[in-house]
Amino acid sequence: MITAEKPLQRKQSDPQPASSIIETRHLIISYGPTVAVDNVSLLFRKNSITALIGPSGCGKSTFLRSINRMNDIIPSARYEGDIIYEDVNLLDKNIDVTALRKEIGMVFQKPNPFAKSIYNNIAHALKFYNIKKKKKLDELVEDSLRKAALWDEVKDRLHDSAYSLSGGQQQRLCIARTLAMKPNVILLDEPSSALDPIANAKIEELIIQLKKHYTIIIVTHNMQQASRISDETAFFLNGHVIEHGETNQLFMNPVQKETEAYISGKFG
Ligand SMILES: Nc1ncnc2c1ncn2[C@@H]1O[C@H](COP(=O)(O)OP(=O)(O)OP(=O)(O)O)[C@@H](O)[C@H]1O
Repeated sequence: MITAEKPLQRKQSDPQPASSIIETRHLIISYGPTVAVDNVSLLFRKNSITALIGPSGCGKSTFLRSINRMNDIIPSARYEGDIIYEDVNLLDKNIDVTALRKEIGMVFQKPNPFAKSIYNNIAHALKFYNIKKKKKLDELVEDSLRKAALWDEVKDRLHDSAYSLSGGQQQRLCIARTLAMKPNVILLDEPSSALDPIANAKIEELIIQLKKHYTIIIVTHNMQQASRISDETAFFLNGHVIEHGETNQLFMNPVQKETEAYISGKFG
């Protein structure tokens, strides 16, 4: 059982450029004989939003999930190369993955609130920090819900079931739960693809707000979404990164012919 706050052990690796928070170096991820991510070196800047785009099966989710070691739960998954986060190699076998997942939080495609009240979805996360006093819990629950732009909609029904919320509200609750863990980085795996356009717009607005305090990496199939919200985009194809750069540049003036073909809808 995980009980106490345990900071991620800092064992220095080669230093990263000052503006970056995460860097993958020659990252290869395989599932048995299938190479899902093939020699990917990417750098993620602090307080930026990076979109990962590409056709189905090109390795985007595998790459994203490797950053907080979610692939560890798949027995056939193997890593080579490095993932450097604030000068720590996250692939080091001594990494405490629980501590890591507090600093690098993740929100999934399908909202997955706990079968608890709205309040307890957040309070449960805070227990990992051994916060038990009601006043402090109340304060932090409110703070997380405000940061996730949900407070005004739920402040009068905090003890209702999380399942009584709409899909978009549930997803913002999941974001609030992630924020309660005080992360530095938030990984979003198609966070609004299951939502209607209005709920999607709220999530996009929220993601842009969150960039002030967090670094965000988002997998999206929606190229309009990538171009609306991201600062940088990486285009994946067959496990490789074909092109990575500023979003405007990549969409308006792609360098590689495969990128051009993908963003103009010729495949995928
Ligand atoms: N648990 C797994 N076991 C074995 N192979 C897997 C597993 N998860 C993914 N793969 C394979 O790894 C490759 C990359 O899959 P991944 O889900 O990362 O791609 P993706 O770009 O995120 O796709 P999508 O956009 O459809 O979600 C695919 O060939 C896929 O079949």
